[in-house]
Amino acid sequence: MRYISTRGQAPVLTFEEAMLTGLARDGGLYVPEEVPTLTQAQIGAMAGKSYEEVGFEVMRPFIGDTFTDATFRTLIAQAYAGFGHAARAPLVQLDSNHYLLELFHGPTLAFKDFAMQLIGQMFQAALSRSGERVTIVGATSGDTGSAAIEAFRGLKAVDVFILFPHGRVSEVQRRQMTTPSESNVHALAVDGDFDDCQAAVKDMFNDFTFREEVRLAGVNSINWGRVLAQVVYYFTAAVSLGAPHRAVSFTVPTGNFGDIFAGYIAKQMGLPIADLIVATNRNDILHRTLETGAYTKEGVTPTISPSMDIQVSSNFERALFDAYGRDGAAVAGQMDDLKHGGFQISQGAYQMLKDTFKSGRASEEETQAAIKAYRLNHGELLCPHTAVGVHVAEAHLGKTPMVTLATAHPAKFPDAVKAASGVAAPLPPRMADLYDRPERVTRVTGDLSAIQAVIRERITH
Ligand SMILES: Cc1ncc(COP(=O)(O)O)c(C=O)c1O
Ligand SMILES: N[C@@H](CCOP(=O)(O)O)C(=O)O
Repeated sequence: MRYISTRGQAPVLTFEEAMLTGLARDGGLYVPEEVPTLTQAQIGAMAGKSYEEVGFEVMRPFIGDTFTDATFRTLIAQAYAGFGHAARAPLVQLDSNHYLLELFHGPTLAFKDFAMQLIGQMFQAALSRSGERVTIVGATSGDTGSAAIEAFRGLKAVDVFILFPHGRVSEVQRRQMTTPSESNVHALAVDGDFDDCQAAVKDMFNDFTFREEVRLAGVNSINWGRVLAQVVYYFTAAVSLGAPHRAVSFTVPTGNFGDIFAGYIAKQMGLPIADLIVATNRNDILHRTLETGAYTKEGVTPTISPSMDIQVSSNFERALFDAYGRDGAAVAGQMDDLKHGGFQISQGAYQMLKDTFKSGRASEEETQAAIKAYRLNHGELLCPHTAVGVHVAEAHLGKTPMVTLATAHPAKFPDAVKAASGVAAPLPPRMADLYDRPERVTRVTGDLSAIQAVIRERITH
């Protein structure tokens, strides 16, 4: 299995190289040269198997000879051993034909743990084999950062620097990033929004001198390994609802387009997915793009679903690459236009995107109403991101079973959840002292060279 860049100019890599490389050297994102498919019989045979076993079968065709089967099975087992639910990603029925896929039973209470725990295992195995060290630099709107820190804290071969927008993540998310005491963990609060953090990370990858000097690695969803690990739960959910004999639809609370892109890959692999629905909050660039064909940046507005406060949606580039018939030059041209505010998608590419994705948006009021209604009807709390998904999904319910991804635990957003429902979800006992732990954080401006200086100074190797 070989990996190619969405901009067509970077070296072709193996899975291991693509995983450790992060952003391609031409600024693009790595994707598999071809998406492997599974037969109906292979998908049907997943029924009744453990999450780990399905994970092995879904991911194995993508990893080439990076790990032996035995090693890969061990890494998968270690990745999910710490999850707080035996099913890892349980399905809960909301209504006659609407289900929630609970993706918040991992160590940091968000779906990011599914990929990050596995990436942590794969990085460790690959780095201990080569004796290399890397510097991970990641951008977060709240959840990627805490999941990355949890996965890499204390590892000798890795320093992990996380850039988060100062004042724009929840207190629980911030504390998850600032309270780990391991010296290889560095939380950087940036004056700016998530898009500024993500742009700084990409600029660091495009600064080849810095990239080589610190041996830069990325664990945002620019890393193909992140997307790959997220493909698995589409299979476990759909199979438990009757796939491959019955099609299933998914609604995905969306920001950086990584999670829904994983659903698109699952569909390409042969999983019968009817609709893939992008659910956005009022930072609705993806919804507007799917409605109009114009990708036009507006400022980021803070919302009660802060992890989705994104306008430059990184993985949309991977979808565009396919929409343009895998023409890297066309994608590179559109990405250049994005630097000047946006781009118009060609008619053919737009048609492909409209045929592949549906979309909807939820206002703040609609998000709050969804949290309140869920509490009244089910006696449980929804996180605001999941509530955006539930609101959008309700407009698309039909005969096909609908699965809405529950992307985070409500305890990560106690203020927003309490304001909407009157009740705050408690943190799990293992995190009960989170508010008492000392914080360690460095405030930085968005200036690239200032951030690079902090990284050079703090690196422990
Ligand atoms: C809780 C939560 N929901 C939804 C999203 C959006 O996911 P994606 O960025 O993969 O579109 C995020 C951030 O990634 C998140 O943290
Ligand atoms: N919502 C994310 C933003 C970063 O997304 P990623 O999937 O590209 O890492 C977050 O919580 O940080």
